[in-house]
Amino acid sequence: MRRCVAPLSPLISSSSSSSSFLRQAPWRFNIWESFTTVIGNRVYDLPVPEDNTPFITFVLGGPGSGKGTQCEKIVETFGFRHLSAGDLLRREIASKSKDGSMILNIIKDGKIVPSEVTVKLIQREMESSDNHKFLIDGFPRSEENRIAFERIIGAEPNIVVFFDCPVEEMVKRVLNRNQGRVDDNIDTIRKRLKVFEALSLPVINYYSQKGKLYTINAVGTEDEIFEQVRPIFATLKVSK
Ligand SMILES: Nc1ncnc2c1ncn2[C@@H]1O[C@H](COP(=O)(O)OP(=O)(O)OP(=O)(O)O)[C@@H](O)[C@H]1O
Ligand SMILES: O=c1ccn([C@@H]2O[C@H](COP(=O)(O)O)[C@@H](O)[C@H]2O)c(=O)[nH]1
Ligand SMILES: [Mg+2]
Repeated sequence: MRRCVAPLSPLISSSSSSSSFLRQAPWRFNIWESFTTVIGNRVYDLPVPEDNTPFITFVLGGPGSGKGTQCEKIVETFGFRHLSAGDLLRREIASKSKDGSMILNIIKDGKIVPSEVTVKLIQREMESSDNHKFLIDGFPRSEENRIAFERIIGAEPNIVVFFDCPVEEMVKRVLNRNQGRVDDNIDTIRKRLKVFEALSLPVINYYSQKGKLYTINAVGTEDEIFEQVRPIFATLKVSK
């Protein structure tokens, strides 16, 4: 069935905010319809759930590869809910929660926060969201993260988008970011790059082998890169 609807938000909000969708088996997440949606004067095909089953996109890439920047564009254009794992962890630090100082030390050191901590933060956001189309940015960062997500959330990503960026470009972007992040310094960047290569690349390879990976060449202007990203979301149709 195809429908023409605008604006975007009513498509994805729902009257029921049951959290039970997170406990459904992954193979039940393929119940989607394609709707045609008008945004401004453009028409896009969007994946729209028949019910409240989630559509999960993992957004991966090295430090400074542009994940957060492109997620903002996907949100604007396709109405996803953006969950940046790093932002959720930084919020824990800012709120001085019981895990705050442990998280701060790990982030300063460029290492990975224990999976249970990060997955619980993601779970809380997913369960309280009326929007069930998720961009999970910067997670999973290791095979252990990935397995913990599958165990605790009971779901796998529908797709995985990987921003493939040369190291020199990532370093340049992070050093110019100027957002006061404790990990945006050359020593921590070096550590993050090592962790990315050793622990995150295996996750990317895993999803490549499962046929879920979309690789984006992350060099170019933000708009040029988004023109590679757009068709992934514009043409997504998951059959019943
Ligand atoms: N295509 C681009 N060209 C130049 N600079 C960019 C581009 N995309 C993003 N940037 C800039 O690079 C910096 C890093 O981008 P962003 O924060 O989106 O990366 P990230 O992958 O989320 O990084 P991290 O993993 O460290 O959170 C930001 O200052 C952003 O404005
Ligand atoms: O799943 C995650 C996500 C992030 N971290 C830690 O936070 C920093 C910053 O993350 P960004 O995605 O770059 O904002 C990262 O280097 C890790 O130390 C994490 O442990 N687990
Ligand atoms: Mg980011």
